[in-house]
Amino acid sequence: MPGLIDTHIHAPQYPNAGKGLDHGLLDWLNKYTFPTEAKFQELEFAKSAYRKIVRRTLENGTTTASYYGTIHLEACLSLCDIVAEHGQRALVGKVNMNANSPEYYIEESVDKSVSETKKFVDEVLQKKYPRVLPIITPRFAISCSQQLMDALGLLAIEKDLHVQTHISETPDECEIVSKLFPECEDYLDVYDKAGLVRNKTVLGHGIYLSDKERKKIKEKGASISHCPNSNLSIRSGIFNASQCLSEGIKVGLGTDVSGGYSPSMLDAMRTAIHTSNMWTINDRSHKPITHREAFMMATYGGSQALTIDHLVGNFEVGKEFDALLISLDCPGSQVDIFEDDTPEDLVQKFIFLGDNRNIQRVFVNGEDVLQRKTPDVCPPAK
Ligand SMILES: Nc1nc2[nH]cnc2c(=O)[nH]1
Ligand SMILES: [Zn+2]
Repeated sequence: MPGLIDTHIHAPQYPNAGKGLDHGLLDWLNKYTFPTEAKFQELEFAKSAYRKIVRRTLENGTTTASYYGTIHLEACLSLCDIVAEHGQRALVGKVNMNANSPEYYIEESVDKSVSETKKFVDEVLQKKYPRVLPIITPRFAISCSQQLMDALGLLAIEKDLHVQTHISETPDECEIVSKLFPECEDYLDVYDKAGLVRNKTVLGHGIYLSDKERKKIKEKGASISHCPNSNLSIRSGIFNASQCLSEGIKVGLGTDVSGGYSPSMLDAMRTAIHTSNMWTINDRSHKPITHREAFMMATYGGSQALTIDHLVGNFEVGKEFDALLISLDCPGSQVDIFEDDTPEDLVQKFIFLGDNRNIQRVFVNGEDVLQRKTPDVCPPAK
């Protein structure tokens, strides 16, 4: 099958995966996320954590990831090196935040934030990694001033870069944004005024977008990264994937580690299906997404969301071979096969019952990257 594409994952939040889910978004950021991300100033700590997450996502079949880093230039550059060393395909963003953030984890000025971002972009491009690109990453409107977002929008346009950020994830967040930016028509308008809403823009979550905002997202060719595990784990809300897909918006899936506790895109597919089922439980006329649509969002849909569908996403002739070799009867498999199972049944069983043990080989551009010799991920147990 085609490789899985995680359109939204925070590499530096991996140490927190599976813990600290007892608060909603804004308290969760302050209590757990910012303190953890701040530790990535220390380069050796950052490298060790980044090796773990890149290895873990690859083992789970993520051939492409769109990573958020932290505000630290050096650590973000090391994430690019580590991704390249492991042979994963990725977009990597140095996070920008200069407002409403704790004093221990904030950029000191617009100028510094922009100049470090330019340095990051230039260095990443100069390295000419075959499959790693920089992505402009203003954290979200609450943590960026309009002046900073304007400068980042200009940079994205000037260098034709990808952009990723969060939008309309929780009601509290939306209310704060409307107070911080009273001159803007809505949340999307905050980003749009800065030139950040492009066809290379990936908007995380988008649970509470209005009809008008979704229409503009479609017109601009931007995409939404649906992160169902995160939305349920930190109780942000229930995204309506069917609606966005039927409106023709590009929708990919994201793990959103560590708002989402699982780095597995299989988990993202399952949870997207269950989230969609919730809409149907509340309104029986709602048509839930199918396993085919979940599979699509995790593969080809993800490639469209990241505007790399000319390169990967399916097995069209001429694309690069990002693929997984799946075995359902491998040692340890949790999937049992019965005589009357059709090939499509097997795909469904893999989505719902499969795990990394069934993912036997992971190819990026034709290379079995799990076979690469990379530095040890785990120190020997004491
Ligand atoms: N889920 C999630 N939402 C955010 N909004 C701003 N920052 C974050 C983050 O790190 N995770
Ligand atoms: Zn996120």
